[in-house]
Amino acid sequence: MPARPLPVNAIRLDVPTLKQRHKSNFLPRNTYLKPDTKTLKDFKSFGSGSVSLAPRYAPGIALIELRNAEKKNAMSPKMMVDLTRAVGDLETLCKDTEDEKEGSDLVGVVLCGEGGDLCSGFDLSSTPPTKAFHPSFSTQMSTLMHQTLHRLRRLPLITLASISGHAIGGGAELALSCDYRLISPHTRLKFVQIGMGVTPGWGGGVYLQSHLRHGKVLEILGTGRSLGAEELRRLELAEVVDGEKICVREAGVEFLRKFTHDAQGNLRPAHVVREMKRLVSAASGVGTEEEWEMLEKERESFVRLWGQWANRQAVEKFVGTGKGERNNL
Ligand SMILES: CC[C@H](C(=O)O)C(=O)SCCNC(=O)CCNC(=O)[C@H](O)C(C)(C)COP(=O)(O)OP(=O)(O)OC[C@H]1O[C@@H](n2cnc3c(N)ncnc32)[C@H](O)[C@@H]1OP(=O)(O)O
Repeated sequence: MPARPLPVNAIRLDVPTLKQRHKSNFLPRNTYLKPDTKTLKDFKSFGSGSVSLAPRYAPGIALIELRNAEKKNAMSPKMMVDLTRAVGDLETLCKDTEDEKEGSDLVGVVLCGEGGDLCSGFDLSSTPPTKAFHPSFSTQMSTLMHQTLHRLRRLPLITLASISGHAIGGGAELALSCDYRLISPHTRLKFVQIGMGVTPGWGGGVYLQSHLRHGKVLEILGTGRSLGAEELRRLELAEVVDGEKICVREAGVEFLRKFTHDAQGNLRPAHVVREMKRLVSAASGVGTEEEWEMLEKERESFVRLWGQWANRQAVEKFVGTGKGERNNL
């Protein structure tokens, strides 16, 4: 007996939409990006795993690592809170000082996952169905991930997802939120959302559109098919590092070295590189308010579908199914 459809607008978070924000001149800029404290408190108690930040992993480069390897770095609500904190710490570290010599030397950040897989999406076994399918949960999760990834894209840092294995569902959305993707010949990206009975909820629908033409985006999201290394390279969605299994951390640092050091091997002035990132992002619409408005539309679709019959059936099938049946990548 299919589950009773849930009321779609049962609970709405009071995250002011852009229109509301523009109407009120009293809200400071980017209030819409401030995470809801109730969500942060709530989400901390769901799931395992962690997200670590090494702010100076290499000269001028920070490292964000997803750690839930036994679940292919699936992202629990707890890990979403960790990621939000890590992005907040990087925002603080990037604040430019009056004296440019005093400012941070940060230029780039590598996003990777323990063991090489970046992320296999939302951790489907992290949250009890009564919570995961509660009408407020999809709004909370999508709003928090939209805010966090939008803030990641607004950082004046060059961001790179370094992947040696899978980036599936929300994991593919994480990968597309970065400026660059560095992959191995074995990497697979797969927007499985259609097979989960939903549309993207972490930004992937918007980010993919910023790289590819309409028809290709529709085909990739509409079929949920796997994208291998050769096609990702051909679509200019990723750079491929040859080699059986890349060390995602070191390969990421090596890739970003052209931004941290000049051809003679001297450190570039970090505040100039950060300004360059700000300029290019503003010109290409990355992290802009227009992009946020598109994320709001993505969230409306996602919330409408999450917890409905097709989604519940897909999640219950995944959680209850033996390994072999589901890995049809
Ligand atoms: C906005 C949310 C977004 C959406 O709605 O679409 C989502 O992200 S929903 C989640 C979408 N993700 C998936 O459907 C990916 C599911 N996982 C796989 O397809 C495979 O695990 C794969 C390809 C990532 C790796 O396959 P492989 O054969 O190498 O490993 P296993 O399948 O045996 O997985 C090992 C172990 O990890 C557990 N696992 C993997 N992914 C998840 C996940 N997303 N949530 C929870 N657990 C996950 C898997 O169950 C295995 O655990 P075990 O206890 O050993 O059975």
